[in-house]
Amino acid sequence: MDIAGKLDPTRLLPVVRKSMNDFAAALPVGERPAISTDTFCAGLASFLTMLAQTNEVMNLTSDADPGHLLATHIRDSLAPLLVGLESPHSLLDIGTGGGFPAVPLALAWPTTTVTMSESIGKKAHFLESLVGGVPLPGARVVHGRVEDHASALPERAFDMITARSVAHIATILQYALPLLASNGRLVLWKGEKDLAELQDPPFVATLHRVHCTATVLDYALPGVERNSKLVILQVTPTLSGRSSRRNGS
Ligand SMILES: C[S@@+](CC[C@H](N)C(=O)[O-])C[C@H]1O[C@@H](n2cnc3c(N)ncnc32)[C@H](O)[C@@H]1O
Repeated sequence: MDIAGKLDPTRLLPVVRKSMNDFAAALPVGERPAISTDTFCAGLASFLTMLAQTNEVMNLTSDADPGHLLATHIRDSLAPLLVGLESPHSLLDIGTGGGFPAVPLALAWPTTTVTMSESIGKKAHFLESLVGGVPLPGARVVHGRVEDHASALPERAFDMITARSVAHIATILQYALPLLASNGRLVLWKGEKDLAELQDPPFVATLHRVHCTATVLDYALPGVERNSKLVILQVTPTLSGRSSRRNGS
């Protein structure tokens, strides 16, 4: 079906508002205003329109239908609000792909500086088009593998790093450690079966070495039967044994 041909952000706006109003009921009361503003809903409508249009020529997502994306990827990207995580000053999203979770979070947290890291050139180019088009004034894109970007991604600069469906938890922790600010949090979207990664011996050894705690928070999206998890890794600042090495060096 040619979804993109039928879309424009103005026509989509009532659909976005309805979905987000329904979702707001599942959020802690204090988080509801973040997704109730005109700017948030208009931004999401622009994002969904641009995603559907670009998906006609490039495979960004398997199903670009806005109703489907609102009920699944958009709401799932907002899981940090569901569990009551505070907005960070500076967020790095590793492997943003078609825009998740960075774009919904950038819209919900307009005072946060958001960096989207993406290794595939055409996806990074699409993300750059979102910065001007949605628009996302506090966002920027760094094209390339996150572990290769010593200069573009300053060390210890991010008080939150996110990654959704990117790599094994041990791999992401290794990428994130040099970039996390003191007391910063690494937030990972994981399914029930992925939790075995937390028992992986090399990962457990790294946790001990860098004095990092792991917390698993359950969340449920409205209308979705299975529970999902956010795994939150936090380094104890004064005890940190973090190395500044990148890319296996
Ligand atoms: C399965 S997609 C998930 C995309 C998005 N996070 C989501 O939840 O829909 C994984 C993305 O991570 C990117 N990626 C994988 N390893 C990466 C790395 N080391 N640095 C930057 N991007 C990476 C891939 O190019 C791909 O776009």
